[in-house]
Amino acid sequence: MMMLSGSSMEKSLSIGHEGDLFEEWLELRNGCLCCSVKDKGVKAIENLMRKRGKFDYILLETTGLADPGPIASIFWMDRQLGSDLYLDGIITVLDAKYAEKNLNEKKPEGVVNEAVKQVALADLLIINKTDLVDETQLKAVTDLVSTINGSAHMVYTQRCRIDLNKLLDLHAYDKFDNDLFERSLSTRFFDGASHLDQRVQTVTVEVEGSMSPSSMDYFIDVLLWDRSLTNSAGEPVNIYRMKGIVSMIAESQRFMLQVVQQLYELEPIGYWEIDSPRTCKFVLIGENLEQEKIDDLLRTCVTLSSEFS
Ligand SMILES: Nc1nc2c(ncn2[C@@H]2O[C@H](COP(=O)(O)OP(=O)(O)OP(=O)(O)O)[C@@H](O)[C@H]2O)c(=O)[nH]1
Repeated sequence: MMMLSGSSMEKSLSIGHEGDLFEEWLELRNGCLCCSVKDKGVKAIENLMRKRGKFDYILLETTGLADPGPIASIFWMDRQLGSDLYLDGIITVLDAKYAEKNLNEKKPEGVVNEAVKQVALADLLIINKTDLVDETQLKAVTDLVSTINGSAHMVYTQRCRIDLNKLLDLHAYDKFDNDLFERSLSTRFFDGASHLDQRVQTVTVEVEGSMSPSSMDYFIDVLLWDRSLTNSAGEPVNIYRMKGIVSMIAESQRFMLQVVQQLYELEPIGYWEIDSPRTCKFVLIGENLEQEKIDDLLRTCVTLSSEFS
């Protein structure tokens, strides 16, 4: 399953299969998928699968104003729930001509621009309508978007023509793409977006050493639940999305951390190479992130003790 944000959503859930379109009606209290789909969306799709058999892939298109965070939290389910549904990734389509205007639109105090949030949570960003802008405008959009989300893959299209293989099987929630960290690092020093809502951006951190289960709990608690970390102006950090590779003390396996909003998963993904340095590295996307603050937090959670490496 994959979510697309940026265009309109009817009040039915429509699923296409080999040319046929199947529909399941959702009871939306206020017509807004972001707050009323909880469980109903999952059940509606499961009902369809019961009636029609399994689908190879489901593309869920949300309203242009939707916040993808709560929707991703619903469809990113524990294996224990035994659902056949699996969240593959989030795709956001941007209009190259109006993206800059939409992303810079000021919202009332305390409200995050929804376009910024849709970019921040994307695993794949499609910058469409490239025929309507020149190279300079396209670069400006690219720079702006990468400041918010430095880890997403970016593709440029006209009329959204794209090889389906680039859209499907993103595995954004169960893989750590090796390029992801490097990609995010390269956008870290970009400061050309001074007029952008700077509250939302990407920060990357890497510290040599390993974490204990309790320091991992502390790291998660401070960042996701307790929200006690602030920037230097005292504004609280709010994580939208985080991915990381973690070395755990006394574990020969590498662990992958995946976070969306306040949900996280820590899963083993293969073994450390013998003699390779143990590090913990993360890409964080969210509000009020400051490099030094995240670095300091990670350093307090990591132990350099060589007996564990
Ligand atoms: N020039 C140009 N026009 C495009 C492109 N892609 C779509 N359009 C046109 O733009 C118009 C609006 O299309 P979209 O922006 O995709 O609109 P939409 O996603 O249906 O709109 P909402 O779901 O209501 O947000 C249509 O006339 C499309 O044919 C493109 O790459 N270049």
